[in-house]
Amino acid sequence: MSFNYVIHCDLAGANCLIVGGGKVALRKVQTLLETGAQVTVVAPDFLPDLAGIEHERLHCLRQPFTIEDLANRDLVFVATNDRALNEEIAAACRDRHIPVNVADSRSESTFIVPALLQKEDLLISIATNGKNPGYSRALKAYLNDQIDDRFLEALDIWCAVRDRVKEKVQGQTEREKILRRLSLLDLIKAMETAPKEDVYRKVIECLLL
Ligand SMILES: C[C@@]1(CC(=O)O)c2cc3[nH]c(cc4nc(cc5[nH]c(cc(n2)[C@H]1CCC(=O)O)[C@@](C)(CC(=O)O)[C@@H]5CCC(=O)O)C(CC(=O)O)=C4CCC(=O)O)c(CCC(=O)O)c3CC(=O)O
Ligand SMILES: NC(=O)C1=CN([C@@H]2O[C@H](COP(=O)(O)OP(=O)(O)OC[C@H]3O[C@@H](n4cnc5c(N)ncnc54)[C@H](O)[C@@H]3O)[C@@H](O)[C@H]2O)C=CC1
Repeated sequence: MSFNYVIHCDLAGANCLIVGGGKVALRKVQTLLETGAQVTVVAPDFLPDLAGIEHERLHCLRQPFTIEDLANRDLVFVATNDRALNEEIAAACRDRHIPVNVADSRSESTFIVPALLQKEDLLISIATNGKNPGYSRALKAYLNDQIDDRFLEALDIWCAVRDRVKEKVQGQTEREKILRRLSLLDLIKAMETAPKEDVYRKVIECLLL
């Protein structure tokens, strides 16, 4: 089993279900609410920290899971402390072609959640194929220190250059050839001695745009 195809989804308005109201559910609720998804949690008992969240897109059902809870869901997260129940819900989701994440079983999941390092539009997702989330978290903390503001400024310059190339150069192959000449490390080095605007102008000059 290999979770080796990564996509970055826009979950705004998506209908997500979390089964279970414990520590894992709390973690998933926090990250899902940030995406703009509608989040329903179903469980007989909720952690106080979870029960205490008031949010217009969060809907808590204090009752045991029933199969009707799967109706119209776009994504399901299974996180009860009942192994047999988790397995049963996962199978029901797969039957209905609903993507499902199972907190205590990689093999029953159709997707896993990576650690996400997000800085503005720069998104770096880290996973260990489900083997060690603590390692993913540690690598995220390490990269968080390495990826400083220069990388975001380099992204700004690269986007501005790309817009300019799209405007000035005809033909996809020609545009690609020019953009391939950009070097991330050179941009970052150039920004050590010159302001962003100057670096942009220099790049445009070098690329004869
Ligand atoms: C397979 C996967 C399925 C999934 O949930 O998608 C999974 C499964 C399991 N997690 C376990 C434990 C913990 N998970 C965390 C935290 C995170 N777990 C996340 C993802 C994933 N967890 C997927 C794999 C990702 C990958 O490929 O690396 C993160 C990245 C994303 C997120 O959940 O949002 C998020 C960190 C986010 C961040 O900080 O940015 C902590 C808390 C901590 O570390 O602080 C602990 C307790 C400490 C520990 O055990 O390490 C256990 C053992 C349970 C047991 O012992 O019984 C299992 C089950 C098993 O391993 O079988
Ligand atoms: N603690 C952690 O960080 C991680 C734990 N796990 C595993 O994931 C599972 C959940 O972990 P926690 O959130 O820590 O457990 P927890 O014990 O904090 O919460 C379990 C939740 O499941 C709910 N539940 C029980 N029966 C239910 C039913 N019939 N319908 C709906 N909800 C029901 C309970 O009310 C409770 O809210 C466990 O199997 C655990 O081994 C997996 C990854 C990480």
